[in-house]
Amino acid sequence: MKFSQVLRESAEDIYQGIFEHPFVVGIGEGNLHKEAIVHYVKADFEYLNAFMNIYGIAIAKSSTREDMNYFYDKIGFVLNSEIHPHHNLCEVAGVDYEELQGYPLPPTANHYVTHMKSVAQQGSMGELIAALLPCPWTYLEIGHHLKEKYQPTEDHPFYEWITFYAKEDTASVTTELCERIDKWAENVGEEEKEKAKQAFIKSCQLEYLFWDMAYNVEEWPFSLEGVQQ
Ligand SMILES: Cc1ncc(CN)c(N)n1
Repeated sequence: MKFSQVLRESAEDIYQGIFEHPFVVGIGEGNLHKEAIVHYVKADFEYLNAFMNIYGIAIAKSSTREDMNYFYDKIGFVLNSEIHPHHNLCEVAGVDYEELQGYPLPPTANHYVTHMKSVAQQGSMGELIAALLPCPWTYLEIGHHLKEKYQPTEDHPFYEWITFYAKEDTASVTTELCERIDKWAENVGEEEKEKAKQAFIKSCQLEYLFWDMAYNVEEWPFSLEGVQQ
């Protein structure tokens, strides 16, 4: 079995939990409350900034131009394409995208970003990819799941969001990262693979918690004034 399949199987319960999360169900049913959408976009804008930083760490760790170009290209995807689902959410919530940018990460999102950054800085390339993978992979499957279950048409409020994540070129981010981690896994021992698996599972858990954070409008309990994130 390919290593990426081992990873996916190890997180089956978390994927199912994500499909059933009220935020994800709310996207499918088209009835999310505005506060949750706004909280999600505020956190996700900063989360995706951090995600691009981590692609930058991957570039710093790369030894071939092919690898450098690969991660560079993925930064372009986040910058130029992943703004579309955010625009869809902002339209439904009736707020300007620019108004939701520059906020501190809520606790769970902060935890997720800290996890990915520390794995990226301290771990192998395989661990780095494993920590990043749940981001594109869970959304790809959410897109397919919602498309199949709700069969949204263009008048569905989250039609753009669902179809964006179910699309071929969005899928390629996951497929290519899987190919890369499978290649990496061919040349490393069990201990290295176990570390990558732990990084993957933790990111899956934090994907679930990110939805929860947005749905419950999670905030820091006290003011963050003067605190560097
Ligand atoms: C938290 C999170 N995870 C995944 C994705 C999809 N790239 C996202 N936009 N935000």
